[in-house]
Amino acid sequence: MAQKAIVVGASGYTGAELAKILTRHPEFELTGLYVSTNSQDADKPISALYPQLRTICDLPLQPLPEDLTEIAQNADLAFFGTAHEVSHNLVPIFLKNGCKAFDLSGAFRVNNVDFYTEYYGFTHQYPELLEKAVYGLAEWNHEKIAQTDLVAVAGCYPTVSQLSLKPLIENDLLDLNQLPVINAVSGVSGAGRKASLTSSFCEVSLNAYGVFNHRHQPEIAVHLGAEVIFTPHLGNFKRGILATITAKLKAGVTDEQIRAAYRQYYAGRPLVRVYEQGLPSIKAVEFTPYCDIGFATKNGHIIVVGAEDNLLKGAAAQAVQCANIRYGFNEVLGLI
Ligand SMILES: NC(=O)C1=CN([C@@H]2O[C@H](COP(=O)(O)OP(=O)(O)OC[C@H]3O[C@@H](n4cnc5c(N)ncnc54)[C@H](OP(=O)(O)O)[C@@H]3O)[C@@H](O)[C@H]2O)C=CC1
Ligand SMILES: CC(=O)N[C@@H](CCC(=O)OP(=O)(O)O)C(=O)O
Repeated sequence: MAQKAIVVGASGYTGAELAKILTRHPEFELTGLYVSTNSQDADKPISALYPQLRTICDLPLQPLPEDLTEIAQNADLAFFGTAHEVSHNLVPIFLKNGCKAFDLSGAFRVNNVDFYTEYYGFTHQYPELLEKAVYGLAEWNHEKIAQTDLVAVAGCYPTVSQLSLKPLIENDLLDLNQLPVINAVSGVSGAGRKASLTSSFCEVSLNAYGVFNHRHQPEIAVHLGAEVIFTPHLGNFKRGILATITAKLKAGVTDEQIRAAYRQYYAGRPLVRVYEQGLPSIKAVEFTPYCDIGFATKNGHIIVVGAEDNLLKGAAAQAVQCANIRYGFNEVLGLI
């Protein structure tokens, strides 16, 4: 029998991607799409907002009622494409009612309440859930994801950054006395659907932001187990992230050792594609669930280039990948 899945925050960019994936998923049955109680989109079919979904998914965007018990008890699993603080408030209620939670926000990614005060601007009320939550970087936390009821899906920049760097760090190939430098450019959908001046058409060009204080720097450092310098950029395109990462290699490390490290970790992981030659671009990954990785070396340094679709491998597709792992399905089910 199919598992009943719902999406909370379904009118947003990641929510709509989840709706699309889950509609076609052979083992999850999409039984409900939800928005906030007073949403201006309440009761509209999702296809009224996303015309590509016409006839594919015309389910209504239902406003969440005050009492969530019935919704939570009737679903086997819930995906949260909601803002961090909204997820922080909703996820515990669903878990309490026996519903597995796959949260796309940052609300449960780092097991440190002070991190939330400093970087997210709210006081975290659930240290016991931070303890239990499993970080949803699917290729790296397979075994733990398979056993948890709360997956904190990795952030968009952290996914591509860590997938690119982790094999090198795990195999001790980098000289970490020189911090790896991650420069990443994101499409505007990374900022979500709600209009804002910074994401409006005439304002967007190409600029760095969050310099030395973006919340993804500590998220990356904690889960990578190594400090990094991380600078995000906003680019004038809709979707995708390209991360260009510069690091120092340990003395004597060869290209073959680097290739072997990537092979060792990703050979059986179909959603990470490591290039034998050349470097990835956003064009190679947009509208796909893949993270593509390529590298070049010179004079003891490596430049790794990672690319992903922020809404898919950076969010919705990775969330479904984690749910597939949780239920013991093939991790790419419904994704490729
Ligand atoms: N965009 C991206 O590339 C990525 C986003 N994420 C994370 O995923 C989450 C969603 O992002 P994104 O899809 O971009 O966000 P959007 O702003 O596009 O969508 C947010 C959704 O949440 C709904 N919502 C707002 N308040 C509530 C509430 N109180 N209860 C229920 N639903 C509510 C909104 O609808 P309404 O206001 O009408 O109720 C909307 O459907 C965020 O935490 C984000 O950080 C993670 C990785 C990548
Ligand atoms: C372009 C842009 O604004 N991107 C967002 C990151 C995307 C996101 O939603 O962050 P999580 O992956 O942590 O959920 C930002 O920098 O805040």
